[in-house]
Amino acid sequence: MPSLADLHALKPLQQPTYPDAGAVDTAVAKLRTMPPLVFAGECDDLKAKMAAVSRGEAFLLQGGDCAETFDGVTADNVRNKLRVLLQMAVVLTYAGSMPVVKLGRLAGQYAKPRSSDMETRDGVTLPAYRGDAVNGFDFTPESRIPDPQRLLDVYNASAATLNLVRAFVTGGYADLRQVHTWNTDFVKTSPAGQRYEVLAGEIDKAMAFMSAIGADPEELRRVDFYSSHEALLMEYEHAMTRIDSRTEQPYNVSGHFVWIGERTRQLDGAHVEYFRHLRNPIGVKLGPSATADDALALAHKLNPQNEAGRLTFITRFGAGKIRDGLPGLVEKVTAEGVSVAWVCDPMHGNTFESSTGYKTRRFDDVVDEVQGFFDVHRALGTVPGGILVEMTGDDVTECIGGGEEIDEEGLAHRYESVVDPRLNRVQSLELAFLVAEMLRKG
Ligand SMILES: O=C[C@H](O)[C@H](O)COP(=O)(O)O
Ligand SMILES: C=C(OP(=O)(O)O)C(=O)O
Repeated sequence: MPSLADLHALKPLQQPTYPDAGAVDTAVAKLRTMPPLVFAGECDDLKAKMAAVSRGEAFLLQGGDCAETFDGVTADNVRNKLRVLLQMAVVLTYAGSMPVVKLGRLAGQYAKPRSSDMETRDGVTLPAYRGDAVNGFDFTPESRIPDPQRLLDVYNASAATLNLVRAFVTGGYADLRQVHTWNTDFVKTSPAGQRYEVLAGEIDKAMAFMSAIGADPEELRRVDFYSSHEALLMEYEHAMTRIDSRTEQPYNVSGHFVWIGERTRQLDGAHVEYFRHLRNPIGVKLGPSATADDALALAHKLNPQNEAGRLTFITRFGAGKIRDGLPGLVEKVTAEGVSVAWVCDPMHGNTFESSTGYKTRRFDDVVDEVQGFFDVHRALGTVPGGILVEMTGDDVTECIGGGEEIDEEGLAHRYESVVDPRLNRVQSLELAFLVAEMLRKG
């Protein structure tokens, strides 16, 4: 593993400029003493599951906030997010007849790459908000100064989130017998919620039958749930990289799965250099500018042994570009015998500003990009492995459309995201039903 100084020599992009280098060193030194948040063995288990995804034997559901916030670490917030992910997973498993790998975009998703270093409001220009890991969202000079103490806050917030998630998924909340109780409040009355209720009733019957014949598998009572985030900040990610005592190999122990963003995937860049040493399952975002040769070079550098489950390409072309852009990548990567899981991020290529001034996405574009992703893979005989969605467990109004028909005016009602717009709970469930149909047709 290269040293932090070696990585800085490669001039990593999208890093904060801290005013006090001594304070950064102190925070990093403290982080290096903190216990791991995940175990290397768990990362290996996820890698084996991602290998199944790459072969079409399981489907990946990866979801969570665009940017977690420290204020968002509450029991209600974490439970609500988990609940909708469990509902989506049940829909995909049952209606799509496919085992689902559950990967939260949580417990570490606190740093954001930005298009611009600065933000201007009413003639005042300040550093852009780069996630709670870096600076504050409040638009004041003090709040926008990068503060390395926040790296320790990320660790603590991630630990609290993961602790709660682990308690929920192993302590009975994820028990399939709870399938009805996940469908509560505003969701229950929506058409997607009613459709879910019918599906939950069918699952009940199937479980009653299993119980009658004396079958009570452990799988019904708990789920395997993993964490993921974009490993963007060199200080944090390097400090949370440890040598596994079993294998003597480096693992990032701040999340099971980490990915490289679209803006930091340069072949000779610091992020690729850092990632190539890790033994976690990893992802790379590929947007419309990525060529098939870029993808191949990344695969060779990041996964030279061509290990199954190690590398995931998360494509984010946009609904209008995926049908033209994706086939070339998939064809060449497949022809070279590269082992990779293909996952669709239908969010980041579909962002625009509404006439009312909100960063938003159309639900129909999200669905169309996933459909395009399935169409391309089905036409080529390759595997559409999963989806990565920005979603929340709450009734927010950040994306346009869906069964609730949120319009541009309606965005103002409850827009809470600090960076990009998320699907709300009903839209997430609607998407799960539509993707389940795409899965079943295959
Ligand atoms: O979540 C992704 C990026 O951080 C985000 O889309 C960048 O947004 P910006 O263009 O507003 O900086
Ligand atoms: C920044 C993100 O996406 P991308 O790198 O694809 O723009 C993200 O997923 O948060």
